Amino acid sequence: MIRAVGVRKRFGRLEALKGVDLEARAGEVVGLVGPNGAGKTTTLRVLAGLLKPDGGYAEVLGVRTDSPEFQKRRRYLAYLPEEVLPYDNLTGRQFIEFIHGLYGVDNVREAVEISGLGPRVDDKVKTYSKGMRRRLVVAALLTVGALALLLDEPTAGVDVVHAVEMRRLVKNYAKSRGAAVVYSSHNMLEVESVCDRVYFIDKGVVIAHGTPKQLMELYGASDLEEAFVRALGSAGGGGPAPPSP
Ligand SMILES: Nc1ncnc2c1ncn2[C@@H]1O[C@H](COP(=O)(O)OP(=O)(O)OP(=O)(O)O)[C@@H](O)[C@H]1O
Repeated sequence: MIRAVGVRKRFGRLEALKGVDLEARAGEVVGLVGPNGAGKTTTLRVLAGLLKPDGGYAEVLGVRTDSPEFQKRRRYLAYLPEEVLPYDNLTGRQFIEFIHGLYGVDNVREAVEISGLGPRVDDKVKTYSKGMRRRLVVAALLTVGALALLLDEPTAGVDVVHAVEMRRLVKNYAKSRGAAVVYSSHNMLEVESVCDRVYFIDKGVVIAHGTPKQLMELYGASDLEEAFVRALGSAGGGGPAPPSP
């Protein structure tokens, strides 16, 4: 449902992606994990059709992002960028209405509910904390009927209680709607709990992928964080081949 095939992307002399292969199937949440500058956001932007790859291609809901049909599928694609600044002078509710208007849906009540903002949803966005803004945007995007979701650090700045709830919502959403989700995060506990499969990426290369359990076994680690650190170490020194998903 979401695929990157041999995706290469260059920014001037920097090769940010060196042939990334990745797949998220229907109903699956796939984690994208890597150090700063590894290429996670670049991968997500290519998958969202916002960046044109220099090599390889991206496919969303059965069509390539460089094909004319992709524009029609956009309606079913939701992309949460790393930094979203919801229009400051709108209220939270007006922001949801705006996003839903773009998608031609009206699920404002549901979005308000899952945002957990309570009465603050009628305050202006400029009065929100970073985490509240994040919750607002994620709630707006989880209620537009998307079948492919690209979430770049959705819980960044969100408190523990709301982050737990947000993970549950994303996981349930993928399962109940059969939506494919690519989820980037620096929080390994989060990735372990929300993702069916995980891709470790470093310096523009996928260095390993598999279920959290497979990755832990492969690297003889007791948790995903340890597996990730070991994967980075062995990638530098020609590490083991990634397991099959
Ligand atoms: N528009 C751009 N122009 C030039 N270089 C860029 C651009 N966007 C990204 N890069 C570079 O490409 C590389 C990958 O960046 P990217 O933002 O994809 O990393 P990331 O894995 O999302 O990092 P982080 O965890 O810090 O968000 C980095 O070296 C970055 O500096």
